[in-house]
Amino acid sequence: MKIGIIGATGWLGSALGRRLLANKIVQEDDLILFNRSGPRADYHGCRGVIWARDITDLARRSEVIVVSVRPEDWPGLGLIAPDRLVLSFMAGVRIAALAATQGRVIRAMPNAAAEIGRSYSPFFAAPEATALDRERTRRIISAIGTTDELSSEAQVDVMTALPGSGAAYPALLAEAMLGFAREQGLSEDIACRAVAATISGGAELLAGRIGEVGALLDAYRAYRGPTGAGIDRAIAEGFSGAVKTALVAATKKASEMG
Ligand SMILES: NC(=O)C1=CN([C@@H]2O[C@H](COP(=O)(O)OP(=O)(O)OC[C@H]3O[C@@H](n4cnc5c(N)ncnc54)[C@H](OP(=O)(O)O)[C@@H]3O)[C@@H](O)[C@H]2O)C=CC1
Ligand SMILES: O=C(O)[C@@H]1CCC=N1
Repeated sequence: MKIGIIGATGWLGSALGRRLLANKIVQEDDLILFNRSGPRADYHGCRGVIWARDITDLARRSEVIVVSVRPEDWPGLGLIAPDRLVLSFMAGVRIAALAATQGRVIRAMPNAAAEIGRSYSPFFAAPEATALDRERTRRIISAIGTTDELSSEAQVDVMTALPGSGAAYPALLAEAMLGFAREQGLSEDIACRAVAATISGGAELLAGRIGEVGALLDAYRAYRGPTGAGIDRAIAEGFSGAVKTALVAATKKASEMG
């Protein structure tokens, strides 16, 4: 499978390229790369990858074309890729716009956890996508994590808001906790270690148990101690409503972009 990555040196494109090679999902000379700033002599330690001369050269050489540029850079790309699978990572750029490539279009929504192979990257396939296109999409995404096929393009907007946000919402929570820790006079090192334990340690505890968070919160409340007092005060102050409002706004933004 000859895979082209437009945006191969970006946050997601670089993670995908590195993990496709590391997991031997693609041989070096079957990976065709293109970016804005020009070829790299060494791409994640590999020197046998192909750097396309231009986007037409990439399209000609590739069977699957991953589009991993920012949405604002999409209009200027001029990608024409008949008889190819065009696999878009772009937030907000709709299938109707991607149809201009003359390719068979699938939209996937990865996130920055692709760096560590932990991205949940669901996809939605346009009607013309074949069974082989779906199989290839799943194989490519397997390099950066897991996936599901979605039943509507509107769900891609929801997924852009939710898993697409990567570490953003945990970072927002961590920033508030760091502010509290510093106000309590903790040194920066101890404040960071305390918040890391809370955010990262807590996240690891939740792995595989997300469906049980209600029971877990009730278990903390049952102690009638500081944690129960804290989470109930957060809810009383509108924490849950604020999170839902944020995700509604992000979904709306995704739906209005392209
Ligand atoms: N980052 C994330 O967590 C998520 C990103 N996405 C989506 O994925 C896409 C990529 O995001 P991200 O990787 O963060 O973006 P980056 O800005 O990190 O990377 C963008 C890439 O596009 C390349 N590029 C820009 N313009 C052109 C052009 N005209 N021709 C060829 N290459 C070009 C850049 O080249 P160069 O390196 O030379 O500058 C770079 O490699 C976006 O559409 C984004 O919405 C979706 C969900 C999460
Ligand atoms: O713009 C976004 O919301 C997504 C997440 C980070 C990059 N793209």
